[in-house]
Amino acid sequence: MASSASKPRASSPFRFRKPSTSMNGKLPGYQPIPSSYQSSSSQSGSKASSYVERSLTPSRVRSLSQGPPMSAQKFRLSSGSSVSFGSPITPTSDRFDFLNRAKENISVTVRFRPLSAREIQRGDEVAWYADGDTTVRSEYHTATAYAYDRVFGPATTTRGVYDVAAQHVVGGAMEGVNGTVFAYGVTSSGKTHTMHGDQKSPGIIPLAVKDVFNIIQETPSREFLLRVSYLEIYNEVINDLLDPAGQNLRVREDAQGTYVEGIKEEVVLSPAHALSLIAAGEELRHVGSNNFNLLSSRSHTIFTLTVESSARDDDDEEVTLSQLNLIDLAGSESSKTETTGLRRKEGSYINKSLLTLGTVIAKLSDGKASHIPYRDSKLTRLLQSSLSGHGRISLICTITPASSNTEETHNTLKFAHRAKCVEIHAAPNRILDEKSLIKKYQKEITNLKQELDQLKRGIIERPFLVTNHEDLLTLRQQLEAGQVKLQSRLEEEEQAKAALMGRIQRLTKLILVSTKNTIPASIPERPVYRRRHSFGEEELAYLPDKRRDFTFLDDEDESIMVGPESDLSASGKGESTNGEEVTRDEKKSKRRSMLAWFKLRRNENLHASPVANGDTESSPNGSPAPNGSPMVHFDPALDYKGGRRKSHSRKGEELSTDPFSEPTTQAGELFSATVRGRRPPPTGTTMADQMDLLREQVKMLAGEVAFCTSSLKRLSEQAANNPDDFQLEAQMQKLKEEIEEKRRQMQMLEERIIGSGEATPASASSFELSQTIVKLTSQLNEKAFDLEIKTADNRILQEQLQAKARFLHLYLQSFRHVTVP
Ligand SMILES: Nc1ncnc2c1ncn2[C@@H]1O[C@H](COP(=O)(O)OP(=O)(O)OP(=O)(O)O)[C@@H](O)[C@H]1O
Repeated sequence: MASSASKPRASSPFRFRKPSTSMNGKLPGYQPIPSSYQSSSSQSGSKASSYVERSLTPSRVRSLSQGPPMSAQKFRLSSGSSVSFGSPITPTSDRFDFLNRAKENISVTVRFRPLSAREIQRGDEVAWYADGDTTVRSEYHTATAYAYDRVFGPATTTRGVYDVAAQHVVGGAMEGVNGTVFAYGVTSSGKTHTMHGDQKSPGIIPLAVKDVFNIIQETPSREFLLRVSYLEIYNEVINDLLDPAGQNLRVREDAQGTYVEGIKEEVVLSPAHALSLIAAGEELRHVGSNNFNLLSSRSHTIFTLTVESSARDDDDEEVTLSQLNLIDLAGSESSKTETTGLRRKEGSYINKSLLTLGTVIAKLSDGKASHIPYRDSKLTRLLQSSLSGHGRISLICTITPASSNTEETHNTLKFAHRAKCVEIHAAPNRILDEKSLIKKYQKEITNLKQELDQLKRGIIERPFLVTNHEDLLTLRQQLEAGQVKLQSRLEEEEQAKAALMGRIQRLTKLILVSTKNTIPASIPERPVYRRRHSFGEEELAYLPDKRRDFTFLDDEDESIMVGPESDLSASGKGESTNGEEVTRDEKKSKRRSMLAWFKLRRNENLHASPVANGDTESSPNGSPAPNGSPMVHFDPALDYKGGRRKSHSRKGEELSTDPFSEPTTQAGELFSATVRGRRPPPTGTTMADQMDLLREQVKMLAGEVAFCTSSLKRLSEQAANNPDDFQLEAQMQKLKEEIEEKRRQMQMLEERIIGSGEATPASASSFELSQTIVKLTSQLNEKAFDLEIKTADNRILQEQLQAKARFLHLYLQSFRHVTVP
């Protein structure tokens, strides 16, 4: 914990020229976000354009005595002709054409957070405020103002921010355009709140993940393959957050740009699956407390979603591949942060990399610099391809209005203003077949299907030819000598067939397709205003009580909540010896809020929800998903006819017939099956996935139990000092019940795992043993899958041999009665 002693003021991480140029009565840097990017819920197109006009009326645009200098050619006012975004997407326009010619500037938005209780207590006043939708103005120097694509006041929800600042980037990524969304701001300004959020207000990352699956569902003409990676840059070292063994990874470069060597990528099948990976990664992220933020991020994190897609009805169409980077930067720290030791070291790394980011942005916005120092930090090196203009970028600057942060906020505003001038060219990437994982899988599936057909028909391409009696004699001897062997080979052949089927199913289900089974002749337009993402009221109501709130602010209802630890840092209590422990628990709780979607549903909900028929060619699979989750169907029963993929979409049809049916995923089915006592179907390969997902739930529940237990411990300590505090008593009771319930759920899931055939000694009922088994089995499954892939080619050869043997057997049988002279 930082000491409260005052320290000499460190120089700001950002150095900008003193603003001096008058902008002739215009606000600098204004550029409207096209109306097509505004969500129906937050902005109607007409409202957006009137807001553009409104923002330009002379009475609203006040002369600036101070404004950052900017080159004339880069300066864009909001006149219609200077808007460089593409034309609005309409249901009849060609989206890919739109993307081809798009040329944009970085989208820059500013988000205010409310004054915190601590700031209010300290006597802070509002130093900066949102003056309308696009302007940030200084309270003390009203002539000092900056204009951005959008300014979000403290009452704006993260959902509102997402709709304006991130949705178009996510939509672009689904169409092959690289995208990057990052939150930037000083420590405690609300970056993590914006990017990750909590269960009451999900952040940009969970909303984006949800939206991605919505888009898949709404794009029946294409099929998708999604992979995720998650890394942190801590003290200029890159660590893999999906793989604890992946430490100090190196950045490499190839023709496509920079990449992290050896980073783990996971194919994801559902929003819950992706969010569980983030949640697991968050457990590994470095966090700590400083005197501004109990839960300060000590590292930059980059969550990357790689999206591959190809047309379902056109095998020859190129595959598009794009990356969506969702970045939660660590906050810049000033001398006020008053850190010592480790925190100071971390802070200096954070400031240095943010300084490099600032320099890179400044040089890019200048447009004339011959050298851009991307290599000066890991962050800019990894973002090189995005920052150099190959993709869409949205920068969300988070700021506090507090007067004690006036200078830091001003620096953030100037940084944001410069970023506004960087031009980008958002064009979709198209990749060659050989580089595409989706094509590789598709081809492999087709080949395997053909092999399977051959096996089924007992036909081989090059039959033996018997030309003379000697051959016949040899063959007959072989038959007699190998009767037994052949018999066992035939049995093996059956097993090979089953394995082949399993592999086909496994590969097929990695490819995500919409459950909408009609594939129109032409690529349909996604409606401009997509269905609004919702995590479902029931689902949120179902979540456990909000964590003990040490946060005083709530952006959904603007209520001010002061929790028991809210004054921790202000009062100095935060420097207690267990400060770090408290911090970690709270941070975990905060991060874990994303696991909301993994929560077990109430039994009654489960029984009320329709369960799709699992009697398809393979078993249902997946992880529990919330109400309102997009129902992307990883249809294992996809069939190939003449090399084409046809979806039976049986589940989709069933669900569509019931207007009240709760959207479900295979995950939902699995969980339904679990609580109803139905065993997962006995297909080895899909079973492994089901087990993985069950294990994930157990792990998360275990984490939650641990968290609740530590909260309970702290409450008990408090209760010991305040024996008359009935509220504490009630909270403790509630926690106990919660722990009890979670244990019950864990036990139920463990029983299912064990009951599903994963060997475990009957006596091994203890939690620790189950956990170990779960972990080992998970590793075993991963290895088995790797091995399966590696040996696939060998298996195909082996199967060909077996087919030949079978043919030989049949062929010789037809000569049984021929007498050899
Ligand atoms: N828009 C907002 N509405 C309500 N509360 C907010 C908002 N933004 C941030 N907060 C609260 O302010 C506190 C600090 O936010 P957060 O941890 O997101 O800051 P940060 O910028 O990520 O800090 P750091 O760089 O130190 O990690 C948290 O308690 C958070 O819940």
